[in-house]
Amino acid sequence: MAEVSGSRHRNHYGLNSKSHLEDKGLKDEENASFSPHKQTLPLKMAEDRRDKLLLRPAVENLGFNDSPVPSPDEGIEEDKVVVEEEKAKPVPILLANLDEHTFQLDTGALEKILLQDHVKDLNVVVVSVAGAFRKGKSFLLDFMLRYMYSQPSDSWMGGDDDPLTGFSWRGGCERETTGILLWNEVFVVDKPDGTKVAVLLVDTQGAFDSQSTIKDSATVFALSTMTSSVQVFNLSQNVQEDDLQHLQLFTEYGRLAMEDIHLKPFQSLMFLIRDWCYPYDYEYGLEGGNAFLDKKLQLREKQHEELQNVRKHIHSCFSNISCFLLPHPGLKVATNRDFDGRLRDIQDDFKTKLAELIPLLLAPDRLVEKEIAGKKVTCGELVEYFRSYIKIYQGDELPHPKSMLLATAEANNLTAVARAKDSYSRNMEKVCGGGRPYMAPADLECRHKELRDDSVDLFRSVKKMGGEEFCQSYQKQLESELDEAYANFAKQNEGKNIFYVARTPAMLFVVMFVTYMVSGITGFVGLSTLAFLANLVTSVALLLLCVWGYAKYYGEFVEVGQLIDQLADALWEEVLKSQIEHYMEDNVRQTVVNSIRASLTEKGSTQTKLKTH
Ligand SMILES: Nc1nc2c(ncn2[C@@H]2O[C@H](COP(=O)(O)OP(=O)(O)OP(=O)(O)O)[C@@H](O)[C@H]2O)c(=O)[nH]1
Ligand SMILES: [Mg+2]
Repeated sequence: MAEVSGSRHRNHYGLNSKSHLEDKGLKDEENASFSPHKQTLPLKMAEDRRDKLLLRPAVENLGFNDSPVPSPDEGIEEDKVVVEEEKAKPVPILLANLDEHTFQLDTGALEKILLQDHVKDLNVVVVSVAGAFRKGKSFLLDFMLRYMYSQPSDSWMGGDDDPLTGFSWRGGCERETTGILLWNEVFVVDKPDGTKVAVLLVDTQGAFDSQSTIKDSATVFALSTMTSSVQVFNLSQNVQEDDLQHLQLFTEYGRLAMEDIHLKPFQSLMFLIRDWCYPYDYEYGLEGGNAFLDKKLQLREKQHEELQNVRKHIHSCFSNISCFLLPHPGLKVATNRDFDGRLRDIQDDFKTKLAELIPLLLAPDRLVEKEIAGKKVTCGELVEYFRSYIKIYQGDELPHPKSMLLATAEANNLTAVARAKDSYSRNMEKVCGGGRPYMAPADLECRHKELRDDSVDLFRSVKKMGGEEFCQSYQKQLESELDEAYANFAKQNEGKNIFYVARTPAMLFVVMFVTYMVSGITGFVGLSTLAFLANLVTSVALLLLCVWGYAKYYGEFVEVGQLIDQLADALWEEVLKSQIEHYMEDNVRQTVVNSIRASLTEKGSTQTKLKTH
């Protein structure tokens, strides 16, 4: 798109503190009386409605709805307070916390709009515009508002000198819209089949601005796609492959959050390509756009799988996909800081095509009612859907969508980790795998260290994206996974040690032997109670031995077998081992003392002998 720059002009219904009128040095009171917000909006008549969108001279505007112009002493201030509440304006329903990158649903605001008595039971049509920031989304929505307020008039676009108002739009390179906004007036439209539907217009935060993460952009796009019946995907100049990839990412993020995944989870998607520069290839409008898109989304046999997947995904997500090519609106729109949206400054072919585009989306016979799981949704029900979808995005169950570089770097590193770990495991299997005999633990550890180093070298030698620091964290992960694998190999090796295997029966035999002896001795000296207890322990140990043997042989009651092993281990560790160690220690000490003594005695006798000589 030709660079949109320069203007700090804001043209909206008072959401921003600084309006274009202030820019031009007008006083606050003048500004107040100039704004259509200060009107009461009963909105019964189409003409009256349109007036709200067109800024008129102050006096005329205050006379909106044919009420007499209040004189200064008629207490305008008082009226303002009452009127302020009812004004038609964009209302933020999804509030973005810019620092924490979180979103909050303003349920109160949403309910106030969607649960109004006259609309809550009507089937809802939700038209949303989403896409990259600064590409004229809010600007387009303001023309939709003009259309809705002027229906069925042919001159809905307004007068040549009417500044464009409604959703907040402006020139400049900094983003304007944040979160998701609804026009707080729900339009009730009679369809040709005689049914009434409620039409909602939704403006969204632009994607890919410098303050938003991919997750932020994905959340806004996904949420608006899930809740709208028509999503206008606003693009500039062309459909690039990265546009399709982002669309794939965002819609997948939406699909994840939907409970029942249907064949086609979303309804209509319109690619709207602004500043189309190739009318000689594909002419402006819907026909040219559809022909262009068909070619773009075509699946070809020799196409790379990656390109095919993106296209298949997009086709699988939307029931209806179309494309509209819009000409450039002219340099005044794109580059003039004082451009306030008046038609006089917009090029004719843009206006002609805009006059085709808006009715395609909003004419009564073109309105697409919102359906979820094949069932039409009413305005009131939409509140619940918003609630449950946002809850999923606020929770931790969904994966975080990442930038392409980060996702690729992660995939690179994970693949390298898997390869390195696989090589380690294969080599360790050769050293001490299932078919190999028992190996001395020290030797095994030595081989582990060698193979661990080889594995880390292999990981480092693979080319990966993401840089050294990023790679380091994956190396640490690999090292800890290798150590874990080694612990398992060591355990497996230990299991092959015949003494380890025989430890439980050996322990039980020892217990049986000792208690048998005790029972014999105590019985002999007349301590029958003790003898009985010792006998009991012998029998229990024998029983445990039988159960253990059965569990090991037949592989049944595995947990019982393990329990007996643990019991035997505990007996070994707590009783026998410490006794043996104690005994060994004493023995060693004794041996050392004896050998020192012996050497001293030997030394003494040699000296005596030498002296005698
Ligand atoms: N080149 C070009 N500029 C446009 C077009 N439509 C609107 N603009 C200009 O684009 C600028 C941005 O318009 P906005 O409607 O605020 O853009 P946005 O996409 O809502 O921007 P964010 O809210 O920041 O995401 C304004 O200066 C418009 O005059 C278009 O079709 N082509
Ligand atoms: Mg905007």
